[in-house]
Amino acid sequence: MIEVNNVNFGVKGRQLIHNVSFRANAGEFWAIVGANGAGKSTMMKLLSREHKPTSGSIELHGKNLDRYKLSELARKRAVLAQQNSITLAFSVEEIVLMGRYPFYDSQPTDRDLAIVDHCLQKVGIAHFKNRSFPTLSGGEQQRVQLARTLAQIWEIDGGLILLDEPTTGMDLLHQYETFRLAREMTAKGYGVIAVVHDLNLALQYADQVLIMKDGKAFASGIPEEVLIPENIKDSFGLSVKLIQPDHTHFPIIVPDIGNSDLPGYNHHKKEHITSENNNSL
Ligand SMILES: Nc1ncnc2c1ncn2[C@@H]1O[C@H](COP(=O)(O)OP(=O)(O)OP(=O)(O)O)[C@@H](O)[C@H]1O
Repeated sequence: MIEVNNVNFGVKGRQLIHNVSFRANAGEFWAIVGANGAGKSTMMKLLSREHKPTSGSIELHGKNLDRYKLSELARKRAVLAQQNSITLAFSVEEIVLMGRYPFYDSQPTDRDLAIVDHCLQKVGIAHFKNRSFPTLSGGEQQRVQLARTLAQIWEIDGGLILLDEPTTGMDLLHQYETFRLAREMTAKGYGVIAVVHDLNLALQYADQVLIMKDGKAFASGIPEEVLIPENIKDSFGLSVKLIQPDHTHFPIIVPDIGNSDLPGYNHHKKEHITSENNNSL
């Protein structure tokens, strides 16, 4: 579906992405993880063609991204970007309808409107259809943006969905709902690539994980082999443990609270902080 070959990218003499290669296939859910500043969003901007590689290539369905007309690309891949600040008083329906712009000229068809309704239902926000978008909470706005992204790619065979931190601002239930939805899309043959901060969601839902570190592909492969304590320690600087609760199929990644690289997490330290706080009152 999308193939990244030895991609480098830099701005103003600073190289942000170093020689990254990977291939995401139709029906796969890729999670890109890594510490702040590791290059995840920059990688997403390269995948969506917002940025152009300094060297190397990115091919979508065997064709270099450069060679797509923008209108053609808009019908092959949809992007949920990290920053989506809209302050104009568009209604929720109007925002999601923006996802259908590549498909109609002046007026949306009944089909476009039906897809908008369907996608609003998919993210559980159909009841807000006529609300003014800026009046929604942060998590609600994010779900509307997710619906817009889905509406753009709905009914596209082999469509690619690029999600940069899709669960920002969402409560726990909707984080899980979003990942379940991503899996539902991959089951239909879409490719999904998402920047994910929650390593447990990546572990439970992704088919493949790419850990980025300092603009490089630090490790990639199936979650169980990639999201191991050694890799997490090396890429995030945090000691973790994997624990397997009873009756679960998945281990859970938890900070190694007994480890000294987590200041303030042991009981002694907690008591210390609490008493300091009390003193300052
Ligand atoms: N236009 C730019 N000019 C200069 N530096 C940039 C530019 N865009 C990104 N960077 C730098 O590139 C690095 C990677 O940024 P990027 O946004 O890709 O990180 P990220 O992994 O998505 O981080 P986060 O988890 O904090 O969102 C950072 O150090 C950032 O400051």
